Amino acid sequence: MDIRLGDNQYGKAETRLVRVDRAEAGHEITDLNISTALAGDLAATHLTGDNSGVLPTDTQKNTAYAFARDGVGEIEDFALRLARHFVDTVDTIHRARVAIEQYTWERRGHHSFVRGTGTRTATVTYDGTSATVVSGVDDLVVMNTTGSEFHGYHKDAYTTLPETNDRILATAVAARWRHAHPRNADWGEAYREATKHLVDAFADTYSLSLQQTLYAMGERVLRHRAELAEVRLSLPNKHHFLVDLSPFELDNPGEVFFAADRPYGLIEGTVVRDGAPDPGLAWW
Ligand SMILES: O=c1[nH]c(=O)c2[nH]c(=O)[nH]c2[nH]1
Repeated sequence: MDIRLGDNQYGKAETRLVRVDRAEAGHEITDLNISTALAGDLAATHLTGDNSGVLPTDTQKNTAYAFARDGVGEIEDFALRLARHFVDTVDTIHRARVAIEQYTWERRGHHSFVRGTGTRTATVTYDGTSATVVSGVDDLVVMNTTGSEFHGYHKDAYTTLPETNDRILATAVAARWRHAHPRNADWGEAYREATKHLVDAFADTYSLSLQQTLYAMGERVLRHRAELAEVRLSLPNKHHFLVDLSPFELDNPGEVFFAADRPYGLIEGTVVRDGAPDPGLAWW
């Protein structure tokens, strides 16, 4: 046969789970979007429709809800708990990846909340022997209204972009940081500190390119957080174009902008600590 089944995985994507902790002093919300992906001895279902080795995706969803009855805790721990359960209790499942997004809520009063900025993320991969943990943040929207230039770039027949010594620099940070030794980590502190360092580095860096800012952000996190091996960043350049107000006989000294939503530059890169442990399945 010259045709065969290649890599495959299956799971329940985007299970939405909200848990309310009803402490007397004040309620707390845990608001999650959970995706599970399992891999293993799954040739039979693909080749003959024999489903005896398939843990239904519906069961995977139910497991998340049932486990949440005892509390969720940090999303990294909840993902580890689910991943270990699937691999350690189902013979045919040899690898599990659990990816969780957590929408942040800030309490205002006893039982009222307002959505926070940034979505916290965790992705755990477990193969029955070891686990990798990658944490992160999405949609952390930041802007510098000055302190950003872009010039000196390569030009050819199609280049029209004017060079600038003063522009708005804005992005929605998507960052992932890999924990070097994912055991007994203080995931919550790592999240708070990593996001703080990302924002501080964005604010503090006098930018000659978003690429330069990207590196400064990743470097700042690694410099302050010895437990992290690697930071991956994906930064959309949220362009702000100065509006030409001259048809209305008005000047525009850097005050009125058109905020374009597309197309956008997408600047992506990895900042790694020398000698960091092998990533294994972390980015699988
Ligand atoms: O910071 C930037 N990097 C680029 O690569 C780029 N390209 C572009 O058109 N504007 C910008 N800005």
